[in-house]
Amino acid sequence: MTAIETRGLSKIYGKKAAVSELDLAIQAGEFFALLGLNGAGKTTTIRMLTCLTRPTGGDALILGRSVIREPEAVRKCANISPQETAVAPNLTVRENLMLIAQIYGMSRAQAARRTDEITQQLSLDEIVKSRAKTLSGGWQRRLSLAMALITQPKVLYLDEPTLGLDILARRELWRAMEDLKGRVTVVLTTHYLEEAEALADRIGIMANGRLKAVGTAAEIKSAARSDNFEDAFLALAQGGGTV
Ligand SMILES: Nc1ncnc2c1ncn2[C@@H]1O[C@H](COP(=O)(O)OP(=O)(O)OP(=O)(O)O)[C@@H](O)[C@H]1O
Repeated sequence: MTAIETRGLSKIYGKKAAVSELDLAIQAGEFFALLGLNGAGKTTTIRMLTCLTRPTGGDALILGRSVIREPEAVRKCANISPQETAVAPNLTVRENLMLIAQIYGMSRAQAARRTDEITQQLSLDEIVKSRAKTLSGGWQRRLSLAMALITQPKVLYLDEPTLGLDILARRELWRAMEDLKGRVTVVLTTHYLEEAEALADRIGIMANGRLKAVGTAAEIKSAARSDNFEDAFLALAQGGGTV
C-alpha cells in the first residue's frame, strides 16, 4: 500500500522554485530518507506533506488523503518530530508525555497507559522523573521522538533528528529509529549520509528543488557508478544527471 504519493508537487516563492514537480511514492512501513545539500528543498517538501505550507502546484496524498483538500485528515494520521520540540522545560519527561497525549484527546487513564508503553519502547525509564530542562541533547531528542510517537501516527517525519549529537547519543537514537522500521512510515531528513545508509530502505536525493535519484543506497551507488555513497551523493546532489 502506498502511504505517501506526490504528483507534480511544487512550491514557488516569487521566482524561486523551492520544489519542482516532485513525483514520489513511499510505501506503508517504508523508512525513506530525503537527502540534499542546503537549500535543496527537503524542508519545503516536508512542510507541504505536513500541511504547514500549501503547494503552489500539484498535490500529495497521505494515506489517500489530499494535503490540499483534506488537511485535517492528513494532520490526524501524521506527526512530525522537528529539530526543536516544544517540550515544557519545567515538567518531567512523564508529565510532558502525559500532557501531549491528553492534548491529543486521550483520557487520563489512556494517556497514562500510552506513556508507560512509549517509555518502555524508547527505554526512557531512567529519565522519566527528570525535568526536561535537565536532559542532555541525546535524551531531549529521544523525548522528542517519544512525543511524536505517543499518538501512534501512521506516518512520521523526522527532521534532522540527530543533528549536533555526539556519536554515542546518535547511535542510541539510531537504535530507537531502527525499531520503528516496518511499523510506521518514516520520512527522515538528514545531512549525515551514513545515517541514511544505515537506516533507510530507500533514499531520495534532491537538488535545486528536483528529485535527482531514488533507490536503495546500493542502487544509487551503482547508478552513479561509484563504490562510495558519499561520492555518489555529491555527484547527484550538485545537480548531476537523474538516476
Ligand atoms: N519562506 C520562504 N520564502 C522564500 N524562499 C524560501 C522560503 N522557504 C524556503 N525558501 C527557499 O527555497 C529553497 C529550498 O529551501 P529548503 O529549506 O526547503 O531547503 P532544505 O533542503 O531543507 O535546506 P537545509 O538543508 O538547509 O535545511 C531555498 O533556496 C530557500 O531559500
